[in-house]
Amino acid sequence: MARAEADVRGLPMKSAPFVSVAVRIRPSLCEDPVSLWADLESNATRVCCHRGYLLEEYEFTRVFGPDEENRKLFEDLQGPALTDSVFSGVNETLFAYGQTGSGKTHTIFGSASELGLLQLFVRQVFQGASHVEGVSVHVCCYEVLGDTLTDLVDSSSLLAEGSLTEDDIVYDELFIKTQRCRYQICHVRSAEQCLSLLHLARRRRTSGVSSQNSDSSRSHAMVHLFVQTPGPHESSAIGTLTLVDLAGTEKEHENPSEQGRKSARLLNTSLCSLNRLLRKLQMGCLEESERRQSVLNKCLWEYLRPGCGIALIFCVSPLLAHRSASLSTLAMATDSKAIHSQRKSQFIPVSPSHVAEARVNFSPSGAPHMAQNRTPRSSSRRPTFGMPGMEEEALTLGVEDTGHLQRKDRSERRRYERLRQEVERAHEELSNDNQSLKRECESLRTLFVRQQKQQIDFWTGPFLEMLGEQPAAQAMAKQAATNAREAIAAVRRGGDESEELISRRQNPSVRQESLETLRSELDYWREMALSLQRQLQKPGTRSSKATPETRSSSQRSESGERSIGPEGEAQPGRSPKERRKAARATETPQRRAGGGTHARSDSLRCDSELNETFLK
Ligand SMILES: Nc1ncnc2c1ncn2[C@@H]1O[C@H](COP(=O)(O)OP(=O)(O)OP(=O)(O)O)[C@@H](O)[C@H]1O
Repeated sequence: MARAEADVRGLPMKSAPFVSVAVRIRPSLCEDPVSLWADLESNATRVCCHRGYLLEEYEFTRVFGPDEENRKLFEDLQGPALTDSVFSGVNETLFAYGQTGSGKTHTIFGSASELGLLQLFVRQVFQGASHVEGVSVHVCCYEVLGDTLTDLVDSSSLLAEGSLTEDDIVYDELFIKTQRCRYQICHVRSAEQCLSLLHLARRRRTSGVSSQNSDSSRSHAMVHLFVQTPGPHESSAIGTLTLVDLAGTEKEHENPSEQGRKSARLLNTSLCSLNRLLRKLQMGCLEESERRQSVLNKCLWEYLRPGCGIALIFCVSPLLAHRSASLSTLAMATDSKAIHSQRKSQFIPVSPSHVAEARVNFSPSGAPHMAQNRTPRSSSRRPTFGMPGMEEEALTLGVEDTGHLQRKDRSERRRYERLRQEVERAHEELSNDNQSLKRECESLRTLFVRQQKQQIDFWTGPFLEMLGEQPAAQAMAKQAATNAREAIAAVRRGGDESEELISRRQNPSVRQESLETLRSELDYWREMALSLQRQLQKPGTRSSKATPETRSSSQRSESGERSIGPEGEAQPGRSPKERRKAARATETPQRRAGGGTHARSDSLRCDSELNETFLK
């Protein structure tokens, strides 16, 4: 712990010779042929793989063979050094990654006969805490499946037996879509207490059957151990040790049950987004946007972002039958060697009285010093300490920063985050609005064109022949058909203009203008559709091409019945003059201003006049 004590003096550990990528080969557990083995002569850094006639070799910082136990992993992955790093305020994250049945859960949680890395780390943390005064440890454990986060900690039995009090539990929450997911963070005072909570949590984890594992984990499980260590200059170092047991990759169709296939789909989707995040980390271009890609990313972001230490354990099966899955895991492991952790210590300012109080109250044996709820969150006055889903970059401020600057920085970040969320929401609303307006305009435009085509057919078809020797009427009919054609052309031009307008909408200054135009165009087309519908129902459409509806309407009109309007209301027969007046009253502002839709309105007016002439 000498190192931890040195580090809490405020010197950030920039880098340490930790293992960043290790490969673990599971025991074969059957007589089936194998295609993969660890080349233990090569200083345990190489994996050999048969690929047909080829023998391939992969090199990693450390390769663990089937006979090596979890304790060996803990030692060779420098578990004690990683724990020291957490005490100095660094976020250290350890992943188990691999196909289903490859031994991830065995590595992290252990088995009945063997302790897992989790137990070994917890013991190491509490051993470290017993050497440094004023350390407090909090733990939480939850699982992620698709868009759901479930708290796995069940503190009821510990509360009932009195080893945990209500004050020892704080809640953190994460908003996922519209859902609020809450999980407990418990202040634990001994390794036994912590492990008992985690043991119960493991039992509550969702499990099922996969193609390779009869007791397969059907969720991603995460355990965070928050370690707060009093530091110099009225500060506290806050480091988090995160252990992640990812669900195994599996081909969806290979899962034997319907439920299993469904969960495999969800798990593969979240693993894909995590893979993308890891790829960005490998390329050194991790962007904030990756955080929003899945709930898994959201939960892990705080523990993977620059400044955190990342160690990946890739678990593979040696069997020939699993060769292709193992090779793809090895490929991912090879690429992950490019991830370089630039570890950064995190400090939070605390008042001197606070530190003194924490020191006086500290009692590794579990004395009730939590009456004032001194959790990392409350003591630091940071309501979202180290929790996923919240902006926590401010945590990385150096100890030399003044309290004033830190406060200003935090409030600026909060303001920025609020603004960003508002802009995102407004943008989403606008695009939804625009999409639906666009769709509605498009369908009305199509309807108008169809109706104009019907008009053309009507004026140029047998009706023209019916007119016989009436040159004036024939000329009017031809004019009506020409107007309808022009109207169609104008509509098509109008459509192109709208498209152009929509693309220009990216510019905020024209966004409002284009919305207004779209809305007035929508009103206009709605009106057009109604007016055309009315016209088609008028008695003037007594042609051979009239639809059954229009025929029955005209027949009713001839027999002196009242016509039915488009809205289904009964409309007493109006004189042509009255109808023209009504049409003028409903003119859109665009039409009144004589805009690009003039040809369409002229065409309609001409058609209705023509109808009336013939009716007379
Ligand atoms: N190194 C090992 N030593 C002994 N047994 C192991 C080892 N690795 C895996 N096993 C055994 O193999 C079986 C499957 O392992 P485990 O459940 O850990 O796989 P997994 O990768 O977590 O699978 P899934 O992704 O389906 O949850 C278990 O019975 C486990 O005990």
